[in-house]
Amino acid sequence: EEITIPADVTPERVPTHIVDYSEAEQSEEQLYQEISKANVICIVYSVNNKKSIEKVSMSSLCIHCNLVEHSSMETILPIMNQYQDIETCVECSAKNLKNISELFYYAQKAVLHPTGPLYCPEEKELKPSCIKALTRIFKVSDLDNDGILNDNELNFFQVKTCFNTPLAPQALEDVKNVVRRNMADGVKDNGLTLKGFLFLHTLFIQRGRHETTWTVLRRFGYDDDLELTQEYLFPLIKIPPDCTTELNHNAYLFLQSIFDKHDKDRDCALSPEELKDLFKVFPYMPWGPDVKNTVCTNDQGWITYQGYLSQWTLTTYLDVQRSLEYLGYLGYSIIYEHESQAAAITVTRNKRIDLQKKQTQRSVFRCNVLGAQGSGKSGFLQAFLGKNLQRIREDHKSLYAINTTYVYGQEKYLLLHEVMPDFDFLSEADLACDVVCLVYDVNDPRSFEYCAKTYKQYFMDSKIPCVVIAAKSDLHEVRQHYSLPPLEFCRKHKLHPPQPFTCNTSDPLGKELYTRLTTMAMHMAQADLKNSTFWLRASLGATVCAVLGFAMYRALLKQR
Ligand SMILES: Nc1nc2c(ncn2[C@@H]2O[C@H](COP(=O)(O)OP(=O)(O)OP(=O)(O)O)[C@@H](O)[C@H]2O)c(=O)[nH]1
Ligand SMILES: [Ca+2]
Ligand SMILES: [Ca+2]
Ligand SMILES: [Mg+2]
Ligand SMILES: [Mg+2]
Repeated sequence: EEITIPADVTPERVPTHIVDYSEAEQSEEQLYQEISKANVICIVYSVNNKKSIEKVSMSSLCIHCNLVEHSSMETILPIMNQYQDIETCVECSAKNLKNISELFYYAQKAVLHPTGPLYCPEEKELKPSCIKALTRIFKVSDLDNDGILNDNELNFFQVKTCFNTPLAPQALEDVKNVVRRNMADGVKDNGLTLKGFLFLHTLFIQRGRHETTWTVLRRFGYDDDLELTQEYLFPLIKIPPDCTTELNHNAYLFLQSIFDKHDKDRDCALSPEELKDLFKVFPYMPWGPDVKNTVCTNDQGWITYQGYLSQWTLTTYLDVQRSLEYLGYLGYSIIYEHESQAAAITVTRNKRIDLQKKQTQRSVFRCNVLGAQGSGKSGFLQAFLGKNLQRIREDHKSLYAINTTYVYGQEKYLLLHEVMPDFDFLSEADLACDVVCLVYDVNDPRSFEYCAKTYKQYFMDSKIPCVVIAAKSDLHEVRQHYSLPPLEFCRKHKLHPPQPFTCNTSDPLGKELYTRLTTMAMHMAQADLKNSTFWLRASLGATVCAVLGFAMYRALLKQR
């Protein structure tokens, strides 16, 4: 007969089905079946019947058993030691109701808050995976990254992450005093060190308050095996076709705070040590050496604040799942009290609607860069990051470059993607973008043909705006082996004249060309471009905004 304890009378609010087994009436087969369905097993013996105690140790079930009810400690302790899975022993009596509700409380706890994954009773210490998880939690909660949880951070942790109410000032002191009494370096500058934090959790567990530690771990996304759950790392997010993914304002604020807390020397760049520290809450290093050729760096090759945000923007655009995962490691949803990291993402509206309405709310635009081998594509990408011609190690090369530009006074991201020059195998993904650059080498007579052919095969009939780039303009211009010279070709197809470009210079590289590309990407429709006054309007618009912006800035200054 099955008995159910309803949820509202159990401390953990979980309904509990109790299935009784009788050896006299039921087969072993039935027993095994029930065991396979059970979360926890209570093995009952009688304290005044030695034979029934022996049966406990003989029973092959002991392997599966989580809970034993007992009395004669001396007899049962060796059994407990032998079988790790035995969670606890409770002496009880049905006759005088001693410990009966406690028995079921412990049984529930053994399932909901198991000791096994957290703590090693033999060593009397936390298990390595538990230390790892709590260390990540400590780092996420240490908002200023000074290695100490001060009162603010402790309360922040307490309120936002787990228990909803702040600790009373006295309680905070009590917690710290307990740690102080037990270890020398658990409290520093009146705050909890990582060592103190770990000690506190060891104490919770030793005092049978595993649920405290479990509450924290679960809130930070851990499952029973102390792995971050798939639901936590990869919350569902729907991305309809022809839509792109961007980080919203809150997400940028969050990432900014993460940057600030790790830029210890405040030079607005992440040194290798600072970067390593930032990614300590990750199970692996997410950024490879190619990143420093994908975004802006300082002279030392360290990723700047701008570059850091650009890389996040790129990941979110190209692989939003990965961005969600990374934000999960950083604890975004916990710190901002969002249901999940999905709250950090803006899914833009379908590009076709943008085209119809002739306006867009997007802030990231993609420009694919195509051209024959060696025509100067990589140089064109690197120049966008302000990097003059240089040799890059093969394994540090990147096919992407992303940076900001200002269009009509608004900051936009332009993502350049170098497409491998494999004419016959341009995939849908190679072609999907907001603006196209066709690069040829003015010094290589065979390079323009690739541009002309690519244009005619893939872009002539598409609405995507195209720009021809005459790269390596520092070199001697030679006649192209193609039926039409580049300028004629552009005229015929109503494209703008080839844009001369070089990165082989020691002068600082300008951003005008990239700003124009972004402007074209925003306007999207090729039709606009065919209007000869387009460039004029675009560049005038930018100037007017810049002038207005400056005037407003001055007005603001005067007000102060
Ligand atoms: N003089 C001069 N040389 C350049 C310029 N840009 C690139 N180069 C050189 O031209 C060669 C090819 O340049 P890349 O930028 O790697 O060309 P790419 O189109 O990316 O080449 P692949 O990726 O191999 O198809 C390299 O040796 C560069 O050093 C430039 O503006 N001026
Ligand atoms: Ca701190
Ligand atoms: Ca720094
Ligand atoms: Mg019975
Ligand atoms: Mg290249």
